[in-house]
Amino acid sequence: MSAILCLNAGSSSVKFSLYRYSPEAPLLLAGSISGLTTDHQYLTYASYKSSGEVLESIKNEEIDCPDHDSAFKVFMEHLDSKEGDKRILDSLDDIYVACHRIVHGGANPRPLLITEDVYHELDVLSDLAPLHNQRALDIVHSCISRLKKTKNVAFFDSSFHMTIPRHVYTYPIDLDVQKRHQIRKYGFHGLSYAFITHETADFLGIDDSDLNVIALHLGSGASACAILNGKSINTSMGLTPLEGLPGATRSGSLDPSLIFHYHSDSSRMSTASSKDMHLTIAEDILNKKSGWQSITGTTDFGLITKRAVEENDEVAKLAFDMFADRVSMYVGQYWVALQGKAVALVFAGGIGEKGKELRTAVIGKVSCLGFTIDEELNSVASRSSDVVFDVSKKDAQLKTLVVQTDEQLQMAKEVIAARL
Ligand SMILES: Nc1ncnc2c1ncn2[C@@H]1O[C@H](COP(=O)(O)OP(=O)(O)O)[C@@H](O)[C@H]1O
Ligand SMILES: CC(=O)OP(=O)(O)O
Ligand SMILES: [Mg+2]
Repeated sequence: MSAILCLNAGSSSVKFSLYRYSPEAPLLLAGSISGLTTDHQYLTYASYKSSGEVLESIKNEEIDCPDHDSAFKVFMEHLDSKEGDKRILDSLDDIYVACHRIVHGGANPRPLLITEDVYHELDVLSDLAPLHNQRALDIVHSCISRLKKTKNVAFFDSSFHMTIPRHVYTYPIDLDVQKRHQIRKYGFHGLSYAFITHETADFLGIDDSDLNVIALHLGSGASACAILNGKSINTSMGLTPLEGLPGATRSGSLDPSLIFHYHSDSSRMSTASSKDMHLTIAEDILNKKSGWQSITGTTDFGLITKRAVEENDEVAKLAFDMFADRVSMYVGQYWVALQGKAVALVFAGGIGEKGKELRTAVIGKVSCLGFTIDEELNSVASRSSDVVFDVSKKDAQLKTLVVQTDEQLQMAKEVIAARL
């Protein structure tokens, strides 16, 4: 059997999916290790028979896993240790291609086979995605040494946004400096937005190229995207995944002068720098010591929501209200970017898919645009296995949708479509 392995190193988790290499890409195994920014990590794992029946499953089993590369190794051990009926692949050599979600791919518009030169090129970009590229490249490295026969392909989060017009991706600073240092808005979560675009168009019964929507990918890192005719025309993340919405440990956008008032020596190198990744104190504070962690003491937005809603915790409520406010501002901005032509608002990512209270709060703030939410549908959306779930009120002209996004499946589909 020939298989496609898809690896997704997010800022707080590693997700892995294994598919049979065939036109429908049947899922053989899906797993994740989450909580990599906290003291507790959890393994979720399910493997399937060719018939689609569950072979084995584990839900939220606590494991000790210090970093992203260890998560990959846990997963490989798991895959390789199975005996008899529980074995999914005859040999790890059956993995024909390993797809790696690499968050920052510079201006590359499409996936690249990872050669030594490409690896080096991506390594150079590590400073521009301090919570992502280096960790994903560590996994690439382990893959190369563990899976000798497998080819490795890099899929970039930034590629989807290469259609953003120049006046939007250019920052209002010296043009020569921007050109020299390749400073521009790149944008991220592109594999997720590509998946959302296709699935939403399919759900609405239109071509991808006719789709106008505002999409929200809200996870440990959160962003918004304005999609016109199936293409990104604006997104909230920028040169790095720090710009835009706040995240688990990220500040999101703020007054750039703030950092010089926060710390007297913010341009000095942080002790968190390594030989492969240079990080200033400013970047360390804004990427790793801000966001929900700095305000509430936890990175878990599910817990923040529970404290805010059920326990009336003042600080949790503040964080929750801040997020609903920042998210709704992007909906307004992108409503204008799309000239009022959006047909749907899409919620995706861990918080977008599971956070029913946040969806209610955001829709409450943007209802003046015509978006609605049916509370009964909203309360069951997270439990649905549908890829696209409509939570808008009956007969609403504008749709409010929850999409179970899948960056791994997006990579597998692209492998099959391109016959890589
Ligand atoms: N019931 C819930 N309500 C709100 N947020 C939730 C809920 N369950 C999980 N989450 C949040 O989803 C986030 C993880 O999103 P995900 O997209 O999977 O992460 P990553 O950015 O690492 O890919 C975490 O902040 C987690 O707390
Ligand atoms: C780009 C980004 O922030 O990704 P994630 O949400 O997976 O950390
Ligand atoms: Mg993610």
